[in-house]
Amino acid sequence: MTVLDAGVVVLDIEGTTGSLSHVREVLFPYARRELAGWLARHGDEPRVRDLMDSVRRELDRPGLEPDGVAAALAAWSDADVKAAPLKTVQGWIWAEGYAAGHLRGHVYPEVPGVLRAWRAAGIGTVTYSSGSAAAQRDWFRHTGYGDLSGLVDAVFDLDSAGAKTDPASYRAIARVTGERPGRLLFLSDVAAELDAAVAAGWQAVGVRRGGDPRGPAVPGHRTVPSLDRLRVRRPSPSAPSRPLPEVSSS
Ligand SMILES: CSCCC(=O)C(=O)COP(=O)(O)O
Ligand SMILES: [Mg+2]
Repeated sequence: MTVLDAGVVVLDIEGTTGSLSHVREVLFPYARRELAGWLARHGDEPRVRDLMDSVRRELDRPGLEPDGVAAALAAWSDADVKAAPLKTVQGWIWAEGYAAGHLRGHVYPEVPGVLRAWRAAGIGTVTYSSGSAAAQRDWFRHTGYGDLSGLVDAVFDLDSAGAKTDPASYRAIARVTGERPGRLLFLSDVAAELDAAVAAGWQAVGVRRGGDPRGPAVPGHRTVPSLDRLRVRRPSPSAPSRPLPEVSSS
C-alpha cells in the first residue's frame, strides 16, 4: 500500500480511472464513424461554426471549406492528435451516444468506493484529461455503477489548463484549486504527464492496470495497479508542504 498526504487528488481518465481499450476501441471509433454526418447535421449551429473557425486557426487556413475542416478533424482523430477542437466535437458526439443509450463511461470496479472515501475524508477530487470537460462529466455521469459525477469536484481539459505534458498546465490547475503544489497528487498512466506534474512541484504516482501491454510500471515513477492500492490522507492545514523543486513560476 502506498500512503501519501494530499489535499486534492487530480485524476487522468483514460488508463487511470477507466480502460484504455474502452476509449480507443469504443469511444474514438464511435465519434470517428459519426463525425462527417454529425458535422453535416449540426454545421449551422453557432457552436459548430465557432469550432470550425478554431480548426481553421489551428491550421492557419482561414479559407478552408467545411469539407476540408471535416477532413482535418478526421485526420486528427485517426492519428489520436490531442487537439482541443477534435476533443470538443468528440464530446458532443458522445453526448448523443450516451443519451441514446449507445455508450457508457467505463470505470474500474474500485473507483466508486475510492472516490467516496476521498470525499468522506475531505480530500478534493479533480479530473484532468485531454477529453473535453463535457466529455469527462458525461463519462462519470453514465458509468456501469451509476452517476458518479457528483463525486468529482472540478474538471480540467486542454482548453482550461493546456497540454498534459506541459508543467505550466499543472501550475494553472494549482492556482485554480488554491492548494499548494506539494499537496496536489496527480495520478496517470503516462510518464510524460507525471513528469510535467513533478516539474510543477506536485506529487505524482503512476497507475498501470494488470495486462497493460506497456508493462506494470510507469517508467520513472512509483506505480500502483489500482486506485485502492493508494491510501491518501488529508494533511492538517498547518502541515508543511513538500519542498518545491526549483521551477519557474511563469
Ligand atoms: C471521457 S474523456 C475521453 C478521453 C480522451 O478523449 C482522451 O484523449 C484520453 O485522454 P486522457 O488524458 O484521459 O488520457
Ligand atoms: Mg491516460
